[in-house]
Amino acid sequence: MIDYLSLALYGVPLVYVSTKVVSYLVWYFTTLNAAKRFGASSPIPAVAVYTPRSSTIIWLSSPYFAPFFEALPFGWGHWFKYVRMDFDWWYKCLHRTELKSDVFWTVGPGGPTLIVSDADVVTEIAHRWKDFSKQTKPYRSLAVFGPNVVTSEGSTWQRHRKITSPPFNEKNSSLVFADSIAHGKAMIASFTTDAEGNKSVPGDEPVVEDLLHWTMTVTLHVLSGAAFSLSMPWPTKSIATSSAHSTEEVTAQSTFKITQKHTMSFQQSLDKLMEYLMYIILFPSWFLRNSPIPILRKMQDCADEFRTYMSELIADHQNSESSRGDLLGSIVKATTIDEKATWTEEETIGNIFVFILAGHETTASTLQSAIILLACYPEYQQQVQSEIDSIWSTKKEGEELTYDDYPKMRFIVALMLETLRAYPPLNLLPKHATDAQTFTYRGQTVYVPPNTDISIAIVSTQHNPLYWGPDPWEFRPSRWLMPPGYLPPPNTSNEAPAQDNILCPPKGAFLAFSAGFRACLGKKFAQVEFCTLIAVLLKEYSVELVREGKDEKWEEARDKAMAKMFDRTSSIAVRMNEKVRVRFVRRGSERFPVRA
Ligand code: HEM
Repeated sequence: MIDYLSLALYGVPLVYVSTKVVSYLVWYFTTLNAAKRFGASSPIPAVAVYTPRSSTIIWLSSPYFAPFFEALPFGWGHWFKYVRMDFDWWYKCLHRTELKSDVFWTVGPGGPTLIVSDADVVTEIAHRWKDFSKQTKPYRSLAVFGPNVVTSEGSTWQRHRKITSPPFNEKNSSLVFADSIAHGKAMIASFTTDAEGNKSVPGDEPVVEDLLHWTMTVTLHVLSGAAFSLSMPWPTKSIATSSAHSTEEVTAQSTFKITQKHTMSFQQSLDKLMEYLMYIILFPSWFLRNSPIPILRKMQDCADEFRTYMSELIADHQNSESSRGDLLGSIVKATTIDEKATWTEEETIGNIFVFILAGHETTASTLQSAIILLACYPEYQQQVQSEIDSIWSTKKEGEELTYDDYPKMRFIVALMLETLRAYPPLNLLPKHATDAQTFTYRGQTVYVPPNTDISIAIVSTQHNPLYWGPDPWEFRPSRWLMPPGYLPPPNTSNEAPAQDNILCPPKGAFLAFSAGFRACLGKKFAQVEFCTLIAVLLKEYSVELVREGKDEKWEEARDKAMAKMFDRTSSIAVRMNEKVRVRFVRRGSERFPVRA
């Protein structure tokens, strides 16, 4: 007799699971075969891959799986190298030697993906933004506080961009400059004093254990000033040796006091928001708020606090007559004039949040990389300091740097551009073609089928010998310094408009700030901030590597530091996996070998 209960209990789920497995396998093999057939018919090379396209989980976990695939015999796992999210960084652009092409397909289940590191193709794709739109899926979670310019596409993006670009103006840049001076001074003071606040003996300054933590702190402070006119104070005691600072101490000095409505200061909410960001982005707010785990509830508290502070700041800016030129003030003003009826407070908060997010870790990791590179290349550090000395030599007693000094920072800008070229904080720009398209690659027309994912590979493009010469993996700031009277050739893009005679690379060859219509809004902001901070940090101090043990030679310390510079993984931005310890020592007491 048929046991209907067992049939229902086991049979129905079994049929359901079997149907799902079969339909997945059908989808897997039909799309894989179709993609392979397409790849074989295309004029550019194609590599077959066997993991589903657009799988975020595989993409994120690919660096951890890579050693397993690499260990497989007979090169069976070789294809996985092309799936690894940082493939061009990790395998030093292996497609260039293996496929002999700067544009190629990976063809696998789900369809083909186009990988691009040719400047002309990049330019074509970046400028045809309606045909090759930004993939917004990877960014969707960044709309956690509201829709914004990073997460939107099409006409919504145009509307956001119209409101959010004007605030990045010269008035805001001079504000960034002034805030960077103030925070740079506070930072170097705290790096060079002992725990009691006494000046350290030259050459015996404290070790900075967690450089990224402090570059993240300084960039967050500058952002708070330039975005909201909020001053975030530094702790007065030495901070170098720890990666935590007393929030009580800084809260007491903050310009934004805790009111009855709040359980934490603005600085605490912002600091914690950045610390817990991954979880706040990944998990829905209802889940975090109602979780039995206290730390998850605390994460949601930080997000709620941030939102409440932002509403208060918006109201404050709406009621204020004068403007200091901060980003929030400009957005509030623009939306009152232009978009009163349709623009929401949520959109203002969403955009301010995304400015903090986009401008925080990118700038901080660039600063971190540059400081380590200067410690590894003392000859470049000397050039930076000569430039700083020559800017100061024109000053009278008691005079301070002003925004007019920014265009004089030529070598420092070259240092930033070379750091961004060699170690870009983001390694790809995801695009998508919804409809069928074509593009031109070296005179050939290449067909792009509908629903194609495109990866503009920043590392490969910025290490392409066609544009960067025979030594693209070499860190060499001087490649950006052009002789007086330099005239940029046609079809180049100007990367540093404020400085004279800086290399203008071929259009589409330098992508650290992206290119085309969706290029970075905060490029000038980041350049002014970086240059000013470097000028302040290295005026009276030099940065040097900390050797492990008395017997370690400087060259050994340098080789280890450079190996760590290469060892990076992508999260929101590309991060170094290991820390490099440095020390800021008074000029003249350095222990690195090359001093002419
Ligand atoms: C060294 C520092 C920086 C780097 C390397 C950088 C890089 C980039 C890149 C590559 C993109 C394009 C992302 C994509 O399309 O997928 C981008 C977009 C953006 N960046 Fe930056 N960025 C930096 C600093 C900043 C700062 C300081 C701000 C603001 C304060 C900022 C605001 C933005 C915004 C709003 C966008 C979106 C533009 C749009 O989609 O229309 N960035 N940035």
